[in-house]
Amino acid sequence: MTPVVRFDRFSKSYRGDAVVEDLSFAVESGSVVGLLGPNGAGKSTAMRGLVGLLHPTSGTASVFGGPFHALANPARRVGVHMDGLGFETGITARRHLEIYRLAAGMPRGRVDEVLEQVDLAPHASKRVKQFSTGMWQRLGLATAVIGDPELLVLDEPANGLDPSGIRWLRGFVRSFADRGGAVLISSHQLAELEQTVDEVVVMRRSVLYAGRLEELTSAGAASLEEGYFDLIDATEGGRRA
Ligand SMILES: Nc1ncnc2c1ncn2[C@@H]1O[C@H](COP(=O)(O)OP(=O)(O)OP(=O)(O)O)[C@@H](O)[C@H]1O
Repeated sequence: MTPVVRFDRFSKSYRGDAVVEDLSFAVESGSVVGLLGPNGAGKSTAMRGLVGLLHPTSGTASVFGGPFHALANPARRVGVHMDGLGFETGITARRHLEIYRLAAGMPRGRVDEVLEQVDLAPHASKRVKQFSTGMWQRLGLATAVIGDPELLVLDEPANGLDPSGIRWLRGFVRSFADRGGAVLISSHQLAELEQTVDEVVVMRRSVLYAGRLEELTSAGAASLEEGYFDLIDATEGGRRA
């Protein structure tokens, strides 16, 4: 079966400097894959390449067996939440979601559904620029799911969430996958991620580990954090990732 996401020797260089090199891994339906690595490891670059925001220097990143740009109605297949997507901030959250609902061709009631799903219903009439960081994250997730996609690509969605928001995000991601969706999520919050993911990809320009979480932790590491630092410390640059 074709995986939902496949990176195949994906590489990206800027002016001859490789920031991602030979990245290969897959994400299957019903599975949450955590993309981990220190600052500057290339996580956002890989995710941006996956959703067509940049072109790899070599290799490929595909969704549902082909390039992102070949999807007929991308919002119905892939929900994306990452910095720099350029939301209009002078409009209300409801208006913002209405625009995305129309673009995705979803029925009228979908905006209320997603507002409920991300616990933003009481703030629907607020302007986006008045949102706190956590509310902004929830709106980004609502935008990602408005088209009822099969894949979520989430770049550090836990940033700025309070503890109850983080717990809520865990439930949100898990229930998405339990309904058959696939999730690729990046985060620096290792203890939290350990409770959320099925598989992990640890990268620092290239892949240091890609596989089941329990295989990493059963190979001698007591936790994801310990396994992570064992991998990172063994690479150039050593501790303090
Ligand atoms: N447009 C660009 N031009 C040149 N270098 C870039 C560009 N975009 C990213 N980089 C470099 O690529 C490397 C990887 O950046 P990237 O944002 O993918 O890392 P990351 O793993 O997401 O980091 P973080 O955890 O800090 O978000 C960094 O060294 C960054 O400076």
